Amino acid sequence: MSDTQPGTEPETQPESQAGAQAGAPPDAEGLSAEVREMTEEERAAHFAQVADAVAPDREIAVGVGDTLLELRDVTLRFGGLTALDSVSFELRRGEILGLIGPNGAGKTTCFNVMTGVYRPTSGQVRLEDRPLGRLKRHRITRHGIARTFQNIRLFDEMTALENVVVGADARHRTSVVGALCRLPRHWREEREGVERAMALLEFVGIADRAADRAKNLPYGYQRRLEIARALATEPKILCLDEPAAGFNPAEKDDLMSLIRRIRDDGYTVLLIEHDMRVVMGVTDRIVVLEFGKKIADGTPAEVRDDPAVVAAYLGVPDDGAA
Ligand SMILES: Nc1ncnc2c1ncn2[C@@H]1O[C@H](COP(=O)(O)OP(=O)(O)OP(=O)(O)O)[C@@H](O)[C@H]1O
Repeated sequence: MSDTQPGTEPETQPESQAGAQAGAPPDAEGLSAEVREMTEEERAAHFAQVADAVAPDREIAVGVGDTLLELRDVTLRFGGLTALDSVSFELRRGEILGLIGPNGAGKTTCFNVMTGVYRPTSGQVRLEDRPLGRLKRHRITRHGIARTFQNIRLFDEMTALENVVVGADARHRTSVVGALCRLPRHWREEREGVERAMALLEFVGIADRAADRAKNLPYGYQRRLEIARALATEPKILCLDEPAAGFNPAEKDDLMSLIRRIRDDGYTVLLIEHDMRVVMGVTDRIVVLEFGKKIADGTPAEVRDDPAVVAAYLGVPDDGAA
């Protein structure tokens, strides 16, 4: 499973949310040439604009708020196998929630239920207190849930910028006829889409490779591009499925600071991740699954010290766990 087990102290502690600067520039690497040449003051103003473009309706550093998404007694069966067994938990506005558990625990299935890939056998998923019910997947994207995948899924032949523009297209309002007739509204949306996509590439730190085909980008850039594309749909909730897979420790640190910046810019994040240093270092709260059941729900410190969680990861019975 992971590089580290629960019970291991994270090497990196989370920055306090109050101290984090919304719209603060990412590391110089990944900035476009134009931005690199700016003075510090110009850069600060530029990144304030970028933050506006990335999350126009954001409420910066508001802290954890009301319930945004709720799983109520969700059960999902695949034939005889119960992948989720009466799972209930909440995702609150403005938090980074970790979803962890040993292999096969039901984490990805949980994501799939939340994003409409699977319908629960019983129970309910509610977004802003409304049942997701029988909404189609694209309607769920419109209702505000976006995700990345364990295995990167990009349009290989498209440039990085095009991949993000395609993500933003899910939000366009012009009709097909409007687009075909090239109505002014269509042009305006297209221009705004490109500008916002560029801002998103800058936000995730890969603007210098905007014109490169996705397939030619280094692995870490592809992972960041997936995040930019998911953000382009202006989601209320960003679900990240093992975003640190294949990263070295320095890349994991960069990813953690990106996840914090995403939250500080007004998004709510659900994170599936096997690397305990990343999970313990970046989340506000953690839900733990084992064999499809929720076995713990609490702060990283509470979860790390929970005997049932230690037992699940170490494979010893509850009463045998220290
Ligand atoms: N489409 C499916 N059909 C049948 N069984 C499935 C399907 N998808 C998942 N499962 C089973 O459901 C259980 C939960 O799988 P899931 O992929 O959600 O676990 P996970 O916690 O994400 O695991 P991992 O960490 O290995 O990705 C597993 O036993 C898996 O084999």
